[in-house]
Amino acid sequence: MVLCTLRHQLLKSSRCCGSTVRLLQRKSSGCVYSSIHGFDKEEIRQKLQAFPGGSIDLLKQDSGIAVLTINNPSRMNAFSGSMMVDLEERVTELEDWADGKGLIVQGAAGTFSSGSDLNAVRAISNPEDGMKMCMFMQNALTRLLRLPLISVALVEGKALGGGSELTTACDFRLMASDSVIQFVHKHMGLVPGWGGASRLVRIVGSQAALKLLGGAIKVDSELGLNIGLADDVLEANEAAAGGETRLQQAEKWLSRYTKGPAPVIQAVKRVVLSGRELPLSDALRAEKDVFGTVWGGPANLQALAKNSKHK
Ligand SMILES: CCCC(=O)SCCNC(=O)CCNC(=O)[C@H](O)C(C)(C)COP(=O)(O)OP(=O)(O)OC[C@H]1O[C@@H](n2cnc3c(N)ncnc32)[C@H](O)[C@@H]1OP(=O)(O)O
Repeated sequence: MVLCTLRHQLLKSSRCCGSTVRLLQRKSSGCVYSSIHGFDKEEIRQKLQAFPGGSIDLLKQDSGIAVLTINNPSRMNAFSGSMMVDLEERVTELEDWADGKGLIVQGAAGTFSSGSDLNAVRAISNPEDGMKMCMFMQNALTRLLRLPLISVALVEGKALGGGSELTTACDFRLMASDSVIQFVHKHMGLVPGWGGASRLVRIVGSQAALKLLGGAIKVDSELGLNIGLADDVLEANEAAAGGETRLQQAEKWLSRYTKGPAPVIQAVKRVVLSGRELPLSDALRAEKDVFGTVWGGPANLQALAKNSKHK
């Protein structure tokens, strides 16, 4: 059901103006779960709001790169219930960002996130509420990954549990040389529930995923690079990075891939997204449709005009 919804929405995208494409992208980017799965978004939002604390802050920059910060430093950026609701609202804002090209997800105070707030976990530890929280977070993180923006998780300090799962909901992971990603779920008598296992298998392969989950292995930046979980390592400190903060290093890294008009960069993400998620024939048709949104568009015509001068 979800796959054909995504396919149907992506295939329709070519005959639409930009804003409709974004709307379809929002619909298509979405939800893994809906009412047919017994998922009542408003009901779980209310439940989650009962666990306040921290925030998810969003800074959209003129460069077209946004910075999303997990901000709960007194609890090692653990996700309270209200932060889960915040996250979904920030993703909705990003789905509507016409000038967006890239996204950096980071934690406040030099650490990424220690996962779900254990106080909230204790309070909703019955299986029914737990699965509703999972469906809410899987929807939010799937939409995050499907944003028409090139996304990077900037991992400093520790990314544990749900925090490690959040890193897999970005296209790339940049690890500070002294940081750790650890799927600690086994120690909690759990397995990932925010979609982290499904995405991890696609990033590192099933054998490595089995080791990381079964062994609750601490992935440092060296191991992360070796297994493909990390896409690059950031300098340990500003001195080593010529005075650049880690966020500046991450923005410099990401800007290599976001130079150009927003519609073109968004189309790049869309064609890779359909190649990553759809069966080949559908992916080819989706690619043709996305191609139709940029062929003869302003950036294409401008490039043609520039080239004609060289003759
Ligand atoms: C589907 C998702 C499932 C999940 O994510 S389940 C949660 C998985 N996460 C964890 O088990 C990590 C729990 N936290 C830890 O192991 C440690 O706090 C951690 C992150 C290694 C940091 O250790 P330390 O540097 O020694 O710092 P600390 O333990 O004193 O923590 C400082 C304050 O932060 C709090 N904190 C850290 N992680 C939390 C969490 N997940 N939920 C709620 N509170 C959390 C911790 O209780 C402490 O607070 P306080 O200063 O004692 O009031």
